[in-house]
Amino acid sequence: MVSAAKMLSFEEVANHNKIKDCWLIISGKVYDVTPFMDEHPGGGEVLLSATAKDATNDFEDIGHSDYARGLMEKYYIGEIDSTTVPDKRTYIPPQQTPFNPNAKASEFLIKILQFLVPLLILGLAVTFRQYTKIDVEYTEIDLLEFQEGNIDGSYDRTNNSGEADARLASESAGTGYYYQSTKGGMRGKGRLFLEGYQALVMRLRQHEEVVRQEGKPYILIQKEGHLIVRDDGRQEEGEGEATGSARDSRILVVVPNYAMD
Ligand code: HEM
Repeated sequence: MVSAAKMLSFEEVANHNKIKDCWLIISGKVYDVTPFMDEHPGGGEVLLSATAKDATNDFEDIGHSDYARGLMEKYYIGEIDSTTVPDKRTYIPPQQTPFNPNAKASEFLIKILQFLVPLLILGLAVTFRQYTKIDVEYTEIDLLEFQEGNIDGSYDRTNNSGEADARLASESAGTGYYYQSTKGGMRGKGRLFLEGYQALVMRLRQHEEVVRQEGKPYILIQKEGHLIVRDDGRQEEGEGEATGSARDSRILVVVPNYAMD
């Protein structure tokens, strides 16, 4: 005859949760596995971690052998009062944010701003660069001075035709700096070598004050990092040059990579 099983409450069983005092609940039965802690092939810590809860699933998940199940009887001490076992925690899905058209709109606005703000900054930077980079001054420098005097033999008059040479800037690499100059209505172009270039820059610096003299006004333009010297067109008056290429032909000197103070 089997004696009536001792009914134990969950709270009471849950209190036995130490290495030296360890009770387990498996399949509605309660086991005092304290003497088995050191012998358990899975280790005592594992058993301890299964206390104060229904350890049925943990036990079954391991796939214990019949031998293990037989061993359990040795440690059986009673039945668990199932009404005292707290419900298993049920999975509560994260709360969905309710559909909100306004939130969508602001999300869209943020995306637009994320796109527009860098563009705006870029635009501002470019505009700022354009405004600060181009610097126009007038000077009374006569470029012919450098052509005939300071440059010595380096002047090489190659073209008297007055042709436009819009490629001046691109050709201005290497040691020479291409330029065009006018004298008495005749146009010539050549190279301004290093000494000539340096002398020119020094003269340009001396002429920070704007001085306009009839017949010798030049415009200094700093553009794309290059210094461009143009006549301001007054000399051209009466020469009948009104085409686009005539405008280019007013470029007298291109000094590449020039840093204006
Ligand atoms: C009275 C209760 C228990 C007894 C008598 C027991 C007995 C055993 C025995 C005899 C083995 C050797 C393998 C086998 O024969 O199946 C074993 C292994 C193991 N047990 Fe238990 N066990 C009990 C409870 C638990 C519980 C509740 C857990 C989990 C929380 C657990 C976890 C393990 C693990 C991890 C192994 C090792 C499996 C391996 O290394 O292959 N045991 N147990």
